[in-house]
Amino acid sequence: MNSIIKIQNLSKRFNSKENITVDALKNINLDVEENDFICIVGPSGCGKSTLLRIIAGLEDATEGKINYKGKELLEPTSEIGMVFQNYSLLPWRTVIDNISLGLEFKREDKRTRLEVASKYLELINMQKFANAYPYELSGGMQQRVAIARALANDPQVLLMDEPFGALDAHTRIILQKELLRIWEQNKKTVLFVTHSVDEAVYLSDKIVIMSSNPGEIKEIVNIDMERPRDRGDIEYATITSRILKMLESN
Ligand SMILES: Nc1ncnc2c1ncn2[C@@H]1O[C@H](COP(=O)(O)OP(=O)(O)OP(=O)(O)O)[C@@H](O)[C@H]1O
Repeated sequence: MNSIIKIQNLSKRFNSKENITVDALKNINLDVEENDFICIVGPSGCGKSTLLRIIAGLEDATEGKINYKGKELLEPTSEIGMVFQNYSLLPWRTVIDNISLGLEFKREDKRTRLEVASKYLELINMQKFANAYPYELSGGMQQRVAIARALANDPQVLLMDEPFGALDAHTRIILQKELLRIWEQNKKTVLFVTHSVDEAVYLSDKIVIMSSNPGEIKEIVNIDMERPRDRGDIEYATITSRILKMLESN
């Protein structure tokens, strides 16, 4: 398997105005293989978001480097897309115009924008809402649109920072299934931050467990169960409880 992202000895130190330094990340090493679905779990403040933000190019590392397809990643690239927890849709744009935002940045013509955005609208089963505004949608629908918007740029890597954290349990389960369907159809590499161990076991090929102060990788666990995974399975329960124990001993 090819490593699409290689994180080497990455550290991030924040210096606050009060002269307090925080080692948000310390000596992170991680190989992400193409088409991997990786979940990152860990206590609040262990640097999960910081790690995604550095990979997305929204933040600089203090030390270390990230290689993307064998070359050092020095600036944001449209090949790496990000989905945030709070949907981050533009309220004055309709659903279809939100989805085609990145295509506008890429200066695609109007016909291509409409074609591509319509394809992703269909993928998230929201054709009927093409001309709706974000305020007319539920949280789950807004998050679907945010995912479609990221996918419309055709990134190879999708960084997802607690994308389902604000959703009710029922909607969350539906979107987990949809995300797996999209991931299987579109062959993306996904790095997904979550506080839910259940979500991580349901979704991922690998779970990266982090600890805090400083933010370090404590363990990487491979999840070899076949998909679709059954939450009622003994193996599922055993892995979930094993990961919870690892987190408790943080
Ligand atoms: N811009 C910043 N300036 C100073 N400190 C920061 C900044 N961003 C993050 N930090 C600190 O870095 C550490 C890691 O933060 P980060 O948001 O990455 O953690 P997290 O694991 O994503 O947390 P949560 O699970 O609560 O979202 C925290 O101690 C946080 O206070």
